Amino acid sequence: MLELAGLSGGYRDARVVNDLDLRIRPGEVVGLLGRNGVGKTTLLKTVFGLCRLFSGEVRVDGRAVRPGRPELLARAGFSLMPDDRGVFPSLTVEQNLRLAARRDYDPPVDVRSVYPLLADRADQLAGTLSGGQKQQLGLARAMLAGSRLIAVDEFSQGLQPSVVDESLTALQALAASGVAVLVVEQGPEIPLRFCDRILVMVKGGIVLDASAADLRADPSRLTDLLVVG
Ligand SMILES: Nc1ncnc2c1ncn2[C@@H]1O[C@H](COP(=O)(O)OP(=O)(O)OP(=O)(O)O)[C@@H](O)[C@H]1O
Repeated sequence: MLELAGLSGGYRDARVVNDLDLRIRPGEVVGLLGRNGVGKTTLLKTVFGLCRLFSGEVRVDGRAVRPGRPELLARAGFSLMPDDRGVFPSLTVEQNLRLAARRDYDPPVDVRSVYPLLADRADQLAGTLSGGQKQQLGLARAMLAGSRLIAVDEFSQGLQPSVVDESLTALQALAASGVAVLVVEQGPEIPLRFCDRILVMVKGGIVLDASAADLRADPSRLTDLLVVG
């Protein structure tokens, strides 16, 4: 469904992502890991048309998406939750949720049960929420949007462990309904527990692409690539 072919991307004259190939299929839950600064955020932004594409292609259902047009991927049902969480700060929590919800979509999760805080703070302006609360609102918005793929940068940042677990269970329910999920994390714990497949980036390329089940049996293959050395 999403395919990256020879993708190189970055900023002005700085090529950060180098000749990267990747396929993500419907219903897959993929974890993208890597140390600080290896290019995880830049990869997401390049895919979503928010960084400079030097070469290569982003393909949806086999067709290349025209570069520099972020709205085309959004229209195709691909949601990026950036590290600022992409909420509308001057709207209330409830308005943010209503705006995100696709009318003809019946989500497999009830986001107001997953995130009770959002019901409690329905009338609060989203801009006044804490980072972790914005993260919950952003995730809820992505879950309501009827997306085919949800990509979340810095997934667990700012979330309490209990909220991480609730979010993961909800994202797994979405995946079971065919939504692809891509979560970016610094550490291996969450992807090992929750993902089907794990990718590790080093210096702008993917150096490991393996099933989480295999890596659970031999986590050193993963942890060695993440140790700061
Ligand atoms: N706006 C920018 N202009 C130029 N270079 C940038 C810009 N943003 C990031 N970079 C550089 O791109 C490289 C990759 O950064 P990126 O944020 O993609 O890494 P990351 O793996 O997501 O790390 P982190 O987890 O710390 O966000 C870094 O060397 C960074 O300095």
